Amino acid sequence: MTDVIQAEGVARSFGGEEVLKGVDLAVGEGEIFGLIGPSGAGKSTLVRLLTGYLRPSRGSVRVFGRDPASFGAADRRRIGFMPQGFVLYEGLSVRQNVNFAAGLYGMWLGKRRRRVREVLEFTELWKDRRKAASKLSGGMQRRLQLAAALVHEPQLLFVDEPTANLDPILRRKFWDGFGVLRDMGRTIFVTTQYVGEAELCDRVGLLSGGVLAAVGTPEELRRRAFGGETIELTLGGEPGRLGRQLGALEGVGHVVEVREENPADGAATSVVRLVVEDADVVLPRAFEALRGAEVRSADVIHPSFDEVFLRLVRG
Ligand SMILES: Nc1ncnc2c1ncn2[C@@H]1O[C@H](COP(=O)(O)OP(=O)(O)OP(=O)(O)O)[C@@H](O)[C@H]1O
Repeated sequence: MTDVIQAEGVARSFGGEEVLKGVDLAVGEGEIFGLIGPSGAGKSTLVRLLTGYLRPSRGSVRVFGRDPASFGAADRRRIGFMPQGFVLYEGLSVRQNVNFAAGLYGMWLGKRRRRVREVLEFTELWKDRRKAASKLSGGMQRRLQLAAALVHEPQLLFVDEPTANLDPILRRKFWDGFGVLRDMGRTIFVTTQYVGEAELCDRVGLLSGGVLAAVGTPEELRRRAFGGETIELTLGGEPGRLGRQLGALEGVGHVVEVREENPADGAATSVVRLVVEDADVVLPRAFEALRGAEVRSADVIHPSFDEVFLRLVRG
C-alpha cells in the first residue's frame, strides 16, 4: 500500500502555545483514516497542516510525496477538502454552488454538467438542486459541502467533522458514502468528536495532548486497551475453584472474580471475567472445564469505543 499522507514530528504552535507536539502519521491509499479526539485536541489544525493551509512549526508533512504548502493547481485537483462550518455561497442554488466549485478546478462544461449531477445524486440533493443554499437545513448544507468537495473526483478527501450535530441517520449516511468512496479506491481522512464513529474507520488515530496517543485498526486499539477480548461468566456458587480452573486454561490472560448474591434467594453467584486472546477459541474450552457446574450466563463483552478511548488516553 502506498502512503498518501506522511507526517513526521509535526508540531504547531499558536501564540507560544504548542497545540500539536510531534505527530507521526502515515495514511495509505484506499483507506478511511479517522482522527478522533476531544474538542480542542488539534484535529482541525492537523487537517489544515495536511492540506497546506498552515505550515508546521516543526517537522514535515508530505501528501502524495510533496509538501502540500507548495502545491500547484494540478496537485490541488487530487485533493478534496470539506472544512468545518459552511463556506459556500448562500445566495447561489445548490447546483450553482457545486458548478462553481467544479469551475474552480477547471472542469470543462460537458464533464462539469455530468459530474455535478452525479455528485448531487450521490449526496441525495438532486431534487433540491434549485434551492438557495441559505434555505437548506443544516444537514443539507453539510451534504452540499461534501458534494462541492467531491465534484472534481479527488483521490484524497479531507473531511473535518462532517457529522457534527447531525442526526444519527444522516451521520450513518455520511459514513456509508465514505465507504462507497473508499471501495472506489479513494483515501478519506476524517475527523470526528464522536468516538463511536471510530468503528467505521479502517484505521484510527487518537489525538490527545498534542500527540497521537494510539494508531491502529479499531480492533487493534480495543485489544491494546483491554489486553484482549473479555468473556464474562456468571456461575452458581462461591468464587474460587472454578475461577482458578478457568484462569489456568490456554489462551486466558487475566481473571477477575466477583462474588454476588442472587437477589431472589440470596444464593452466592460468582461473576468471572476472563481476558482472553480469542473468545471464539477460549469459550468452548471454558464450557468444557465448567462441565457439571451451574453456568447462568456467558457473554463476550464488546467494550464501547468510548471505553477504549478513555483507557488509551489515560494510559
Ligand atoms: N488560528 C489559530 N490561532 C490561534 N489558536 C488557534 C488557531 N487555530 C486553532 N487554535 C487553537 O488550537 C487548539 C486546537 O484547535 P483545533 O480547532 O485544531 O481543535 P479541534 O480538535 O479541531 O477542536 P474542535 O473539535 O472543537 O473543532 C485550540 O485551543 C484552538 O483555540
